[in-house]
Amino acid sequence: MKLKSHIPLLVTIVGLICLPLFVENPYYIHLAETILIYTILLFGLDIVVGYVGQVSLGHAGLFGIGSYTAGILFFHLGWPIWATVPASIIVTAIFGGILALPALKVIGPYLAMVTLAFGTIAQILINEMTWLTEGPLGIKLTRPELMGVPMTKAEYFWLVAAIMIIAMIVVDRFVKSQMGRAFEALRDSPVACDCMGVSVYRFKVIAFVISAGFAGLAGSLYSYSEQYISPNTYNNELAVLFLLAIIMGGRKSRLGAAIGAAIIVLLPKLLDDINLFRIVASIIAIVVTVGAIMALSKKITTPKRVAIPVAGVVGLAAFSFWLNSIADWRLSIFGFMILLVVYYLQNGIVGFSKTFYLAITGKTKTTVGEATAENTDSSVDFISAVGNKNTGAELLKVDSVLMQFGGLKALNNVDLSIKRGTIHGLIGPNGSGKSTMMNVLTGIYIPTSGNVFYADESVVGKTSSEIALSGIARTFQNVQLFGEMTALQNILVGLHHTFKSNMLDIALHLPRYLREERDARNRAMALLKFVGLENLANEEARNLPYGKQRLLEIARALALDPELLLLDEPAAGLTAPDIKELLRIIRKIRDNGITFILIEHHMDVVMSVCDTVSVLDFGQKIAEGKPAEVQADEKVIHAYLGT
Ligand SMILES: Nc1ncnc2c1ncn2[C@@H]1O[C@H](COP(=O)(O)OP(=O)(O)OP(=O)(O)O)[C@@H](O)[C@H]1O
Repeated sequence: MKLKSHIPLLVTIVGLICLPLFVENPYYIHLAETILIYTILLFGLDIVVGYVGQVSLGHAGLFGIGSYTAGILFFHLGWPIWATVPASIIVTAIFGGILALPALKVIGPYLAMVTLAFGTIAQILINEMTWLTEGPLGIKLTRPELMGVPMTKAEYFWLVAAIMIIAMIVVDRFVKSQMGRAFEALRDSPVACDCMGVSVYRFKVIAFVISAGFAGLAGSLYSYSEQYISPNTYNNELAVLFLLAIIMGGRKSRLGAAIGAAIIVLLPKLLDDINLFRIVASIIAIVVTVGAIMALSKKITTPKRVAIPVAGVVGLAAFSFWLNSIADWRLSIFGFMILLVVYYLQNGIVGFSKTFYLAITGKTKTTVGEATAENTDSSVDFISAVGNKNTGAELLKVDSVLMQFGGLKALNNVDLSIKRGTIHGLIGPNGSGKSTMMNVLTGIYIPTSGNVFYADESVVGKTSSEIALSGIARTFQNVQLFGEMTALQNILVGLHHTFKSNMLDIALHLPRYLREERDARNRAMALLKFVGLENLANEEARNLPYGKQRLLEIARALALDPELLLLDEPAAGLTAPDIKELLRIIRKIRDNGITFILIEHHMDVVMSVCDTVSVLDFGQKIAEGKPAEVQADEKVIHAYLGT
């Protein structure tokens, strides 16, 4: 099993070693080398685009900064490659940190524009700072030396190949570690990510810095590969091509990055030679047509869905034989091919091929290395029992909290006192301010006035992730799971705080990281078992039924080791048996000493588990007491029934 999973890597290594031995034409070796260099850059770009879900058009600029750092250090100071490459990585990573700043403020098209502006500024500066960069004249480099002699083309290719393989292993380890999970979590739900103690701010910056580090590495290798660098290489067109490469190859995939790199390097060359283009267009037409026939025979698609792509590629192949010269059509064909891929293969070539393979073979998706119900260590304590110490003492105090949105007082001088080890219900009609209270308690809103003390310390002004780490976990009224991640990975994000390992531990798979990962997985599986989801561990959260998603959110919140658990309408949308199971789970958690604040519209749930109930109406607390007392209160009846 282990050997099988390493076969693609071994084949890649052997292929790369053999290439210069069998291909003598230096032009082809150079093309392959460029693909490897772009692949390294795309590994990094994929972290930002695929994992963190941000658009970056600034990576051509970062690539240029990497190239020019190496070029300048070589040209002005005569530094050797073993010094210029690390320097390029560091300098570019610093610029990556600068590029991350707008990403903390804006998203989507705005971020695309800001990053594009970054790339343009980088290119202009390189062009204008002639005293340092030689301006439009560019900088000439020689290939690095090996034992005093400049490397041959093949030797430099092997060096680039070795670095690409190391980069691939390192990136793969990063994205499969707690760090990669944090990246994905902030893409799927930034608010839940912060409330799991994983700071969105911090991890966005880390993602951009790492990504830029890879761009710097690629840029420095590129400068030696080309032996000449000039500012016009690092233009906006290249930035768009890099982004397209990720989209076409497939997000969140090392193979996707390599395929994307190959496409953007080879496609323009392919469109230079009409005969080569005819052959490739014919092969693509045959592959797509055969694939469509197979899919139709297995009834996994409809003739309507495959008609346009099949007609498109067959038409393109026929068109290539009609053409005498390709020169005038290059850009149109390039655009048409990109359009087909981006429109019909939204998960990229790798994503599409995986889905197609699974559909044709009828296999289900398996995730290598994921834990299963069978290999769980059932002795693991999934809840760090707080114990029943100090039961009845005050754990949380809400002191005259006012939360104003413009003229609306969503909370109007509300006081609450939550006792340790109890379940405190918070009820009230729609719009009475319950969720606003949850958001104030978890740092999503800063109250207009008043204070909140948790374990005698004010939480006002603390970030959501700081509050989460101090022991307050929550679920959300509108479930906020990390949809593209599996149930197990969702819990592992909650267990992020248990990891102390750093990037070096992760990259080298040092014992500290391996131990932490193993322990976290065991604990995550035990938590899943506790809420009855152990058999759905490897299912993507977005595919779970609604009731199970709510249970998964509770398990994820428990992973934080909270002392106080805030549940926002946990029974909403659950069936009667699910509600029964939920009540059992809540009582069991309470028995471990965890305190609850429970917002709920299901009165039978509130009545059966709550020790105390506070009632809000139009942002004001109108009643408080034991469930039966509150139920009989005139003001409460009036608030609910309006009579
Ligand atoms: N970010 C915001 N900006 C403006 N108004 C808001 C904001 N958040 C909440 N409100 C308003 O504050 C009031 C209280 O809303 P809140 O969501 O806290 O009520 P709720 O008791 O949780 O209601 P429900 O039971 O329907 O969830 C509502 O009038 C709501 O429109």
